Amino acid sequence: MNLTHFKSYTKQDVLSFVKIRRFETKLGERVQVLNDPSAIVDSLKNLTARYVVIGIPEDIGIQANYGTAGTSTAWLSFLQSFLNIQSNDFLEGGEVAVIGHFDFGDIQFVIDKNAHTEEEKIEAYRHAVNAIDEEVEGLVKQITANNKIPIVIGGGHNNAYPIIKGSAKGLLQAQKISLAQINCVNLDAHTDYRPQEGRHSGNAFRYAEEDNFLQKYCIVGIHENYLPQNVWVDIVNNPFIDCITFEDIFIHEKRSFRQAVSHAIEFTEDNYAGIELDLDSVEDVLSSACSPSGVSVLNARQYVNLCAAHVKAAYLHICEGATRLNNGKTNDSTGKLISYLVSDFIKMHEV
Ligand SMILES: N=CN[C@@H](CCC(=O)O)C(=O)O
Repeated sequence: MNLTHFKSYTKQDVLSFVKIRRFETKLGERVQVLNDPSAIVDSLKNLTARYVVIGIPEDIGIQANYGTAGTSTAWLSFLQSFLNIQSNDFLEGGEVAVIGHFDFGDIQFVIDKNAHTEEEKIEAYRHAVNAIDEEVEGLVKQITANNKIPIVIGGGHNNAYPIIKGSAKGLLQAQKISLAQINCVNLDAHTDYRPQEGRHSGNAFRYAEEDNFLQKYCIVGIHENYLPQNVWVDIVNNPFIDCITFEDIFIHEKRSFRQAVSHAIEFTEDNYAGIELDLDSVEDVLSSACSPSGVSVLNARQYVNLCAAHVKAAYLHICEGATRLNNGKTNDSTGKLISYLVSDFIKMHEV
């Protein structure tokens, strides 16, 4: 397995994020790490933790989709918040392993240095996403094959493809499914079902479906304004894909947000399902496609809670968030929001 770009954490690495206080215990003091960071596969087997958190701080997939870079900034901000959550009866921390992150900075550097025109850059980024896919898929496969649930913090939504593929293969290896295929629920302003024109953040679910790793897919909260007509026609004609638009929930009030999420859960209940949350669906959260109109932070937490309680979870993937975009926009709170969402998931899934 090629994990050239994966940086494993030691306990010391994790503790460097923790603000230690007398008489208190923080999550970072309780979470597990790999016992031998140089032997990732064997160490994964030795983990007793049920949830394995990994970071993919990259924005190559977003740039390959003509988007604004910056999603590589969410991971450290998330760690800072997550590892300083109080360890208590609500969430102790020992059930979680924080094992490390991918660093694809060398690939970004080579592209920035050698590709000059917009066209050359797009082609190089799309090519690079294949390399990211391979490494992410390999690690996710190992995690799920060892009966653990990956919690993946992106990064662009391009990573849904290798996470779906890796989970499907890992769950097959663990004999939990008889075919390497899973379902997905996704809270997102976009379908990310654009055509197969080279890999990027806008077509992960198309590639996953065409390669037969994605069986059923339901998107909650897509914005009519950002739904290409060709994608809409494909979705309407595909019985394995369903969606509920943001407008149908919040403008036309055809069903409540809770009913929409419940529908997505029921649509995908016949198999393990990946739980996807693109932060560009949440109003005013900093992301490559941030929007003044979207679901509330409370809705996002309710979505994660409902999915954690009722979905046969293959994984949780929270992506597209940023604390600093290349256009200069900043927001410090994105990591804290992701931290709430991850802790919500673990607490409700544990029950
Ligand atoms: N993952 C996001 N996908 C969106 C990107 C939109 C944007 O960056 O503006 C899409 O392809 O439509």
